Amino acid sequence: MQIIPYPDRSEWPALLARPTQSMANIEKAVAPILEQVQKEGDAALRALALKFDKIDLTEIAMPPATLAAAEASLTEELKAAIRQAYANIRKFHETQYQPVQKIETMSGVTCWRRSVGIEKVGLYIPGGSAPLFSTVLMLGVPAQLAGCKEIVLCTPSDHPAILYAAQLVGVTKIFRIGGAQAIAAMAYGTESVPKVYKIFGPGNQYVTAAKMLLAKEGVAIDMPAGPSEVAVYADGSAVPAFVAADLLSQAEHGADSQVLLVSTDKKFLASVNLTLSTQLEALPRKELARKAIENSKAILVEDEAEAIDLLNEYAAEHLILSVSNAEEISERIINAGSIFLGNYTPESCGDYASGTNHTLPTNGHARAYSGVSLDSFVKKITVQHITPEGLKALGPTVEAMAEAESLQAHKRAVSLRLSSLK
Ligand SMILES: NC(=O)c1ccc[n+]([C@@H]2O[C@H](COP(=O)([O-])OP(=O)(O)OC[C@H]3O[C@@H](n4cnc5c(N)ncnc54)[C@H](O)[C@@H]3O)[C@@H](O)[C@H]2O)c1
Ligand SMILES: N[C@H](CO)Cc1c[nH]c[nH+]1
Ligand SMILES: [Zn+2]
Repeated sequence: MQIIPYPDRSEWPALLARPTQSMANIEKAVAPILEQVQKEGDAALRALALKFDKIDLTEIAMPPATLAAAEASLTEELKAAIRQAYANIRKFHETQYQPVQKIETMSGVTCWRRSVGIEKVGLYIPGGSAPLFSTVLMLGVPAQLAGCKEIVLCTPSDHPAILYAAQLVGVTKIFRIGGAQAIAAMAYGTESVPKVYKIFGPGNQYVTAAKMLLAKEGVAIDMPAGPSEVAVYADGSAVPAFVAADLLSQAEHGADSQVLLVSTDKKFLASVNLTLSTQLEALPRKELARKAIENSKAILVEDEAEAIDLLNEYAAEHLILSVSNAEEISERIINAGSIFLGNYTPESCGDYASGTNHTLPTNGHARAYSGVSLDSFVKKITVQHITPEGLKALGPTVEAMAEAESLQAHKRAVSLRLSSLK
């Protein structure tokens, strides 16, 4: 990894830029795909599956026989692991339920908020270069907890673990389609794929661009969750081999992933680089990881304050704090998708099974977006009830404000009732 010693703050934006293609270029590739699916429906899905995934999609829905055979084809060990991850993710997301709280803002004026599951949701499960069945749990568990009635899943993979996890979380329909065309199918609906109200899930640049373009058309999406990334802030208490392994764990996702190492210790950066080269050679996905590492940087900073500023500017999807005062530093982080503290909290645990959600904002979007949670799958409907006494107390306030906004009908809706109470 290239070591950048003490960059000036003016150099940070260029240094911290992600290696993704420019949005304009990806949009040029993706917009015609969206249009094709909107116009031609299933026929477009078949043509695009052949073009991009080299699969002949006679059946767009996952065949029932493939679904039925999934469980039996997995080892007991893997099924137990998936069930453990499911239990932990469910336990963590259950704590996100918000009980109804009725608030009397004035005597006789009561307001509250009800969470209601979004009826029809679409989950995208990446499967281009690896079958990410863990993502089924990350999206399916909160959808299940929210009480979503129709849960549609699209994935280019027919890996049995995806199908097993889908059944565990109560997915109602599964389609073997990937990429931007899958996102378009769930947004517009086709003869086979139902239109949903909100689309969730991570994916490559094409998937993410499709979600962003559709969001411009008013389609609800979770967030931009593109190529994976991790930043590690490490001091002398960190173990170079652990840090290198964490960096490679996200680099192996794809050539367009990016990892960042930040430290005040020059020797430490060199040690990580050394062990990283050895570990890289042993990886089956070393060519993808190598490309991601070529786009990655090890940055030497003056002090802790500068490290924190730089990390907040980067707004990493994942941030590992391998420093002796990790929890204290974490309190000063304002931009990150998910934070991992200390030497024994590998980011992989959050990817699979600790309980937190791995669908997180990338490409700096952690400045404004949160990762997926139970909240993402519900709408909050406010409810209010005002008694006659409450209206007597609140009415004059509303009358005065409506008068000042020149909205007489608003005022009259109150005045008429107040007169009836005299
Ligand atoms: N941010 C997160 O929360 C998060 C979580 C998990 C995974 N990820 C990321 O998801 C991504 C998964 O990517 P993937 O490619 O393995 O799978 P994917 O399922 O996202 O994309 C595969 C699809 O891309 C389409 N495609 C491929 N080449 C294309 C082209 N030239 N033009 C148009 N479409 C094309 C194909 O139809 C294919 O089905 C990785 O980048 C990974 O880092 C992110
Ligand atoms: N690191 C990915 C999120 O960026 C999630 C994942 C799934 N499987 C392995 N990792
Ligand atoms: Zn990962």
